Amino acid sequence: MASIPQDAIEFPISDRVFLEPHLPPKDGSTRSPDKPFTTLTFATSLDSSLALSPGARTVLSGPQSKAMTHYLRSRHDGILVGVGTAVADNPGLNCRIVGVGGYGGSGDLEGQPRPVVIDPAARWDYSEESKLFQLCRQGRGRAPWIITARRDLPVEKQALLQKYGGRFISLDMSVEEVSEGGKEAGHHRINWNDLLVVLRSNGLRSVMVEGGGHVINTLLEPSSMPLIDRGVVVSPARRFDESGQPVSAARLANVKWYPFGEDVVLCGKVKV
Ligand SMILES: NC(=O)C1=CN([C@@H]2O[C@H](COP(=O)(O)OP(=O)(O)OC[C@H]3O[C@@H](n4cnc5c(N)ncnc54)[C@H](OP(=O)(O)O)[C@@H]3O)[C@@H](O)[C@H]2O)C=CC1
Ligand SMILES: Nc1nc(O)c(N)c(N[C@@H]2O[C@H](COP(=O)(O)O)[C@@H](O)[C@H]2O)n1
Repeated sequence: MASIPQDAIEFPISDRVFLEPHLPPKDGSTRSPDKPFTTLTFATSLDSSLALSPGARTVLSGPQSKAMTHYLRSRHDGILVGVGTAVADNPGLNCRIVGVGGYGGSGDLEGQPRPVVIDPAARWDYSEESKLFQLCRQGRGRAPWIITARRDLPVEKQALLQKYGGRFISLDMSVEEVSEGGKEAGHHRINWNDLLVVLRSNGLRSVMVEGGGHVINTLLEPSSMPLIDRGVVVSPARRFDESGQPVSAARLANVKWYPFGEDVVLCGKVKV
C-alpha cells in the first residue's frame, strides 16, 4: 500500500450508513440521462452564515462533519464552487479519506473528484503555488475545470491548467444589467441546466455543489432548484409568488437529523 499523507482523514463505516440513501447510486444511474446526480451541501452557522464575513475563509464544520464532507467528495465525480470561493479560500477541493488515490489507495487518482470552478470572467488569479496545483504535483488531487464565458482566455492561464490536466470549458451565459453604486454593471448568469448537461457530457456522473453564497442562492432559485437531487443543510432566501406574496422556502422531505460530534447534520430530499 502507498504511504498515507499526514492530513489523511478516517470516516468510519458505522458513520457512512445514514448517508447512503442520499448518495449517488453506485451504478452511476441518474434521474435524467443527460445530467449528473446533483448534491447541494454546505456548512452553515445557526444564524445561516457561510462565513464570518464576505470572502473570509471560515471553519464552521467540526472534525467529524469535515470528515463527512470529504467522504461525500469521495462519492462524487465532481465538486463545484464559484470563483468567489476559489479566491477567498485557496481550497484544495480534493478528498483526503484514507483509501482514495493519493491517500493510501491505488497509485492513480481513483476516488479523487474533479474540481469545477464557475469563473465567468476568468478572474481567478491562480498560480503554481495555489493549493490545488500543489496537490496535483503531490498526486493527491485533480486539476480544475474552469467554466467561463470569456472568449479571449489568457494563454499563460490556459497553459498552467493544461500542464496539470485541467482546462477551461466555455459556456454561453446571459448578462444581467444591475446598478452598483450608481453605475450600471453587467453580471453573468449561468443557466444551471446547461451547465449540468455540459458536465455530464464531459463524463461527470455526479456533482457536489459546495458553495459559496452566490452559487447556492442561484441554484436554490425556483427555476434551478428541481435540478438538485439531494441536499445536506439548506438555508435559502425568502421566496415570493407572482403577486409578491411570500411562499414557503425550499423544504426537505424524508428529513433526518444526525448528531455528529459537535455538529448536527440535516439530510433530506428537496421538495419541489
Ligand atoms: N460554509 C461552507 O460550507 C462554505 C463557505 N464558503 C464561503 O463562501 C464565501 C464565498 O461566497 P461568494 O462570495 O458568494 O462566492 P461564490 O463562490 O458563490 O462565487 C461567486 C462568483 O462566482 C460566479 N458565479 C457564481 N454563481 C454564478 C451563477 N449562477 N452564474 C454566473 N456566475 C456565477 C460569479 O463570478 P463573477 O463575479 O466573476 O461573475 C460570482 O460573483 C467564502 O467566504 C467561502 O469561504 C464557500 C463554500 C462552502
Ligand atoms: N464542509 C465545510 N465546512 C466548512 O466549515 C467550510 N468552510 C467548508 N468550505 C468548503 O471547503 C473548501 C475548503 O476545504 P479544502 O481546502 O478543499 O479541504 C472551501 O473552499 C469550501 O468549498 N466546507
